[in-house]
Amino acid sequence: MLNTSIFKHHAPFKLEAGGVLPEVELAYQALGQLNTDCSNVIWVCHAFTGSQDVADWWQGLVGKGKLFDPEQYFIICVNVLGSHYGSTGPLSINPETGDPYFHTFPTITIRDIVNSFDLLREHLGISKIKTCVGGSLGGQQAVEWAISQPELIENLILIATNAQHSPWGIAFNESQRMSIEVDPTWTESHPLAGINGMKAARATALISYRNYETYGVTQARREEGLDKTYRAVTYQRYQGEKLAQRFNAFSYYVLSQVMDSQDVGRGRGGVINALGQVKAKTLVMGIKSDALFPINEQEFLAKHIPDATFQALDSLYGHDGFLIENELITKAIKIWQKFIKLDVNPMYSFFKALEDRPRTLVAHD
Ligand SMILES: CC(=O)SCCNC(=O)CCNC(=O)[C@H](O)C(C)(C)COP(=O)(O)OP(=O)(O)OC[C@H]1O[C@@H](n2cnc3c(N)ncnc32)[C@H](O)[C@@H]1OP(=O)(O)O
Ligand SMILES: N[C@@H](CCO)C(=O)O
Repeated sequence: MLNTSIFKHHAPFKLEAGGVLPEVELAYQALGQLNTDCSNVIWVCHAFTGSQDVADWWQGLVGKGKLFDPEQYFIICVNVLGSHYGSTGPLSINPETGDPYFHTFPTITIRDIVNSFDLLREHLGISKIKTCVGGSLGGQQAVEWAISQPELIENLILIATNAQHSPWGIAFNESQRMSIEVDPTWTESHPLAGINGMKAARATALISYRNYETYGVTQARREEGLDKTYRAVTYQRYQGEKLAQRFNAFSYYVLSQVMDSQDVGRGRGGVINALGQVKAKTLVMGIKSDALFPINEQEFLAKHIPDATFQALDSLYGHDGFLIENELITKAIKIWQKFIKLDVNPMYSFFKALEDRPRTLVAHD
């Protein structure tokens, strides 16, 4: 991937669940220039199958003339441990055996990912983060970091995420892991092991990333015959194939367990107590049609993070709206930024107008 740097930590890295990675590598991209007083750092945390290439997957928000403009900010995004895009993960070589980890990759958690970010942060000499932002699994990392290091992050933006992963979310993830496990190749020590199972897992996941209405609009039935090639059929299959072109089943399996591990209250006297430790000025956004991280999870975050602002977003796209509704997200953040500059805590009603905009419908042929 272009513009990617690799940070190498050649020392054992202790994991929350008790394991150890003998060494850690993190693939990251940094855009723009770091200010001398370190006041312009935007740290973006990516989601489940995302990557460090934030200017690609969030091009509506990151880039020249966009909300997060590299001419103004030093924007950094790190491929998470366990992922597929260059950081230490199941396909990496275990230096102790000389072979890829594959199934022996140790259990990692959101906290391990955040701890690994911190190694890189120190290496780069970043003493403070102006804004830490993330959606979904990325938001899980951002809120964890704001709790574990309350003085580090000035502004926190959480989108379509939670403080503790729900039984519903864990059940979705387990169902997807079961799809991988029933692939007969899954037991093999090979980069493509379980890849067909992962295709089925992705298709299932898509249902949770979107919803009934999304499919009704984007995959509306046009067929009158009985040849079984409904648009929703080919869409599900295509999405599985599309992911298989860029990801692996080991990372999928490991990162789904990372998502399940989210519980900011673990060892901190509970979730509410933990959220109360956040010192960053916080904007929490939820998508009303999100079936996977329902909006009540973001309302909960906003309720228990001191002085947080909450914004509900209207989107056709459900959970995936955090990757698609760039215009709406930009607008909400800009309004919030104006208020925090004035040191005013904006009320929900200030944002009401944003919800009334017409929906953008995308029909695929
Ligand atoms: C190296 C890298 O790629 S880094 C990783 C980039 N990805 C990420 O960061 C992960 C987060 N991103 C995502 O999850 C997704 O990209 C999203 C949510 C932002 C957008 O999802 P998409 O799959 O692009 O959108 P959508 O659901 O509308 O599907 C569009 C695709 O399905 C195809 N499609 C739509 N309907 C059908 C159908 N009925 N039958 C078959 N194919 C269909 C379209 O032709 C299109 O194909 P294309 O992606 O090859 O152009
Ligand atoms: N579409 C997102 C969903 C998880 O938030 C991804 O693949 O990362």
